[in-house]
Amino acid sequence: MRIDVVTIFPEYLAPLELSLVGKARTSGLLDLRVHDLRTWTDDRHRTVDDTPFGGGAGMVMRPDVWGRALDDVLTPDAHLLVPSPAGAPFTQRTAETWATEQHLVLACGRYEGIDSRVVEHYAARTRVTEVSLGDYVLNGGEVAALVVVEAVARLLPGVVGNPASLVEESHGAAGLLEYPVYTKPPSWQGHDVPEVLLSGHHARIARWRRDEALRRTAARRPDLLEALDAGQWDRHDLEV
Ligand SMILES: COC(=O)c1ccnc(N)c1
Repeated sequence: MRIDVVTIFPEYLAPLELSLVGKARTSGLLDLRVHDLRTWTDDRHRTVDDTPFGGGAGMVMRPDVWGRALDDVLTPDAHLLVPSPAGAPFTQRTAETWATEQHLVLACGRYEGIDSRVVEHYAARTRVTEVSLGDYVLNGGEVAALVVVEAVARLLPGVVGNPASLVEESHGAAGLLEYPVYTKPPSWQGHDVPEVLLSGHHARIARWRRDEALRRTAARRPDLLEALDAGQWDRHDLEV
């Protein structure tokens, strides 16, 4: 998979040289290219923004600079992603879908955003999605790009050592939050690991883990349970 990120702060994406994503780049599983938007400026001050039509505070990113950048970076099978608080919610399902794509391009806006004609122009030529991490505002799209790249890249075959570890995560296939996890020592600061986990009885352990996932989801994210098919679990499972 190829992912391009266009930003005025390329150094913001440096963490993607580390850990699993860094290894995926080194191994060739992920072709990640980070571009400085100012490469496509046309003046000696390397200007990327201007005052907003209609007035108002702040500055807007210029369409001409973004147009030259995206014309260079986009390919016919690219999916253009624009992080924005006004975007569609980014979820695990989104990450799973995007992990099957050939080419993602992330356009990181700053200031008050990118001139709206950029999305309008490219939506007529390719797939464009404005994507939101949640209901809050950031100073730019770079942090969202880090999140999207990590959430997608880790799903690529071969990136995570043990693919089984992807199955029982929060928001995984079962649509539940993940169960609590423990390791040695069996007792720490007066807190003991649940006995069932030391029993070696795999069926009981699996049942306990499912029940804990259900309980946690009911307590913290009842909205996720609403989305589940009622046939996947019985309400008596949740009796505390
Ligand atoms: C500038 O981008 C944002 O403020 C942003 C991007 C993605 N998700 C958000 N919730 C905010």
